[in-house]
Amino acid sequence: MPVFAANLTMMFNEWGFLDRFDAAAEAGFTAVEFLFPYDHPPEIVAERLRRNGLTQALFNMPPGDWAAGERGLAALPERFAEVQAGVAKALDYAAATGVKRIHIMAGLAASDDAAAMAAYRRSVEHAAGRLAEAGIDLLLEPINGRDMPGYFLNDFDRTAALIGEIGLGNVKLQFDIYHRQIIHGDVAKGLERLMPLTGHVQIANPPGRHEPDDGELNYPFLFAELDRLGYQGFVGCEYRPRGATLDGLGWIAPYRGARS
Ligand SMILES: O=C(O)C(=O)[C@@H](O)CO
Ligand SMILES: [Mg+2]
Repeated sequence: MPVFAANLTMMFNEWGFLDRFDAAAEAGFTAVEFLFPYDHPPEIVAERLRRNGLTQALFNMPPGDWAAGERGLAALPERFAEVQAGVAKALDYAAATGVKRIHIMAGLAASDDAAAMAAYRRSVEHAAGRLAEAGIDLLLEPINGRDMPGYFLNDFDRTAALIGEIGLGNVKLQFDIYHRQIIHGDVAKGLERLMPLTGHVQIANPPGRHEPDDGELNYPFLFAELDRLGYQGFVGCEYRPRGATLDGLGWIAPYRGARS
């Protein structure tokens, strides 16, 4: 049975960020993820987790100036010092929250730019080394170019090849099924083939990026596939509710009772 983590960046937006932890726990979630915790001190985030008995499944490294359109720094050659500082900051939040996986965003750069690739590998190797000392996995996520035009990491096979070339045991694939369907399709076979590299799974149903119960993908089938493939990690619910978050949670009822 999948273990679902509520994505507090997209879900429970009826509440302020810190109150989303309480709302997710009240709705029955035992784990949460979000893009960034950095607007709030680590101990405040940790307290929200603790008082609700929630596990922090995932968050992202600082992405640069998000409001100005930056989408990560890892592939930007001139930003390595900020990557290093971001890794240190993320580790402070990891120590407070107990998170065991952190996503590093690549940034906007041409995917065939050799300098960007060299910078990306340098950033990933640096971050992976620092995270390994804390027993944390570093996640790489291909993102579709319709939602994030110009994003450097936009292909699952190229990401898998890179993870193989880097060859560090704590560098893993963030398999976002929504992005996979938009970029390549062939979701079930992709999951099967890439499962050995996969450290985190996220869901939403295209085309609207809404709840998994309506759209072009058959999620009950894919959840059964995750079980069949022996996936033991979290499934992040990274979707935009069609309406009120709680009104859209009917899809989760058959999966309650395991660990979520
Ligand atoms: O957009 C996604 O998909 C994510 O998982 C984010 O962490 C990156 O924006
Ligand atoms: Mg995602």
